[in-house]
Amino acid sequence: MADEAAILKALESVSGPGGKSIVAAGLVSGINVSGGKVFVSLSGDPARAKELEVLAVAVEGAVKTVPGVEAAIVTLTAEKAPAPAAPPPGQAPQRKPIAAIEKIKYIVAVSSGKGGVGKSTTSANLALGLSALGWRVGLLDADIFGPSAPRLFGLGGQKPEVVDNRLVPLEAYGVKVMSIGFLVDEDVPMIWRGPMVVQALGQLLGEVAWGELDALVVDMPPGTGDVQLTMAQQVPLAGAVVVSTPQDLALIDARRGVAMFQRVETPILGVVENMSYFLCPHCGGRTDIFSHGGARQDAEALGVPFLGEVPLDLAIRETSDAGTPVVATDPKGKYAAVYIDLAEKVKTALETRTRRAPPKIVVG
Ligand SMILES: Nc1ncnc2c1ncn2[C@@H]1O[C@H](COP(=O)(O)OP(=O)(O)OP(=O)(O)O)[C@@H](O)[C@H]1O
Repeated sequence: MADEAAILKALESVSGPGGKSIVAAGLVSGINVSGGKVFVSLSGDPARAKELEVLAVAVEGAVKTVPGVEAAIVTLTAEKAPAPAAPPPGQAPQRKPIAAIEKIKYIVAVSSGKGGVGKSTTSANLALGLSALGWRVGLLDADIFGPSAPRLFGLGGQKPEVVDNRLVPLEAYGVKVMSIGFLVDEDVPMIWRGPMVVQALGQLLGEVAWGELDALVVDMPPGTGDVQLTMAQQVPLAGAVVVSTPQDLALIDARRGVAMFQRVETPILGVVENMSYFLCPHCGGRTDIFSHGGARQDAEALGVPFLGEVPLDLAIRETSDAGTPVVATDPKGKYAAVYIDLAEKVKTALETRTRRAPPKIVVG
């Protein structure tokens, strides 16, 4: 089987700008070997995208000369990406489906206007809650800026296998999990930004053997910039859940999140208020640390459903960080009940909505 050293050696033979090897020129930002499949990411100035595209072809050829390599996937990443062209006024951007995900009934995005509000914790427990309700569930960690599914599901350090040229998602607590974190080493700088990254994600979606699923929960990157907008456009989403904490600042961003999904005509399944209130483990007293209730009021004002409040609690943090999420490890507990209730509301919302027309599948 090929290893990273052999791939690196092969890459040294590829000349970049000025005749220098692309390795010496610092253009190679990641190498991952998974069975016979090799992923290489090249990063560079987006203004020189054409040049990088030509290099990608050369890289693919060089990687394929290494014994044991069955397939080479080269992704281009950029530090600063140009904004995608805005759609004409009053018109939703065109949805361009990119992946072979036809056996997934509902794809649900979990998003937040800003980072650190508990989007990944909510995604993981929502996926587990849907699974507890009897659904076949997958979780795609698309948070390219800080993938956390490997940690949340206790899968850190593991790599997906490749079978029949497709990545096989890892499985934890009955949920199929795929994360960009499985494919990029933690010490590789995260230069996965901009539309080129979106392209890589689309490739990843289509390259994964999800099999038949009732729901795929997509943990989106935080924010409402171009990356998120393009992803929301390109993945055929059945609906979106927006997570917010009750502070004003988080709520302003959450409103932007709702507006973003509305712009690409994705139904908003609802808003979740995370870290809504604090229950003291010693005296049982309740404190509304971040002035609880703001997300509910906002949801009402925006005319979108409010899905529930998740308390700020040490047990939720500890179990998330330990890779033992509450819904899986204490399914009868009070925290699991909060997330299962959330999952029930999401399931009902999905089932009662008319299914979005299946996407046209574009492979390659
Ligand atoms: N309800 C909660 N109670 C206590 N801790 C929580 C709760 N929700 C999330 N946390 C903790 O807050 C931290 C951030 O949560 P998480 O990683 O889910 O946020 P995120 O919005 O996905 O962040 P990022 O934008 O960095 O990806 C984690 O340590 C998590 O365990």
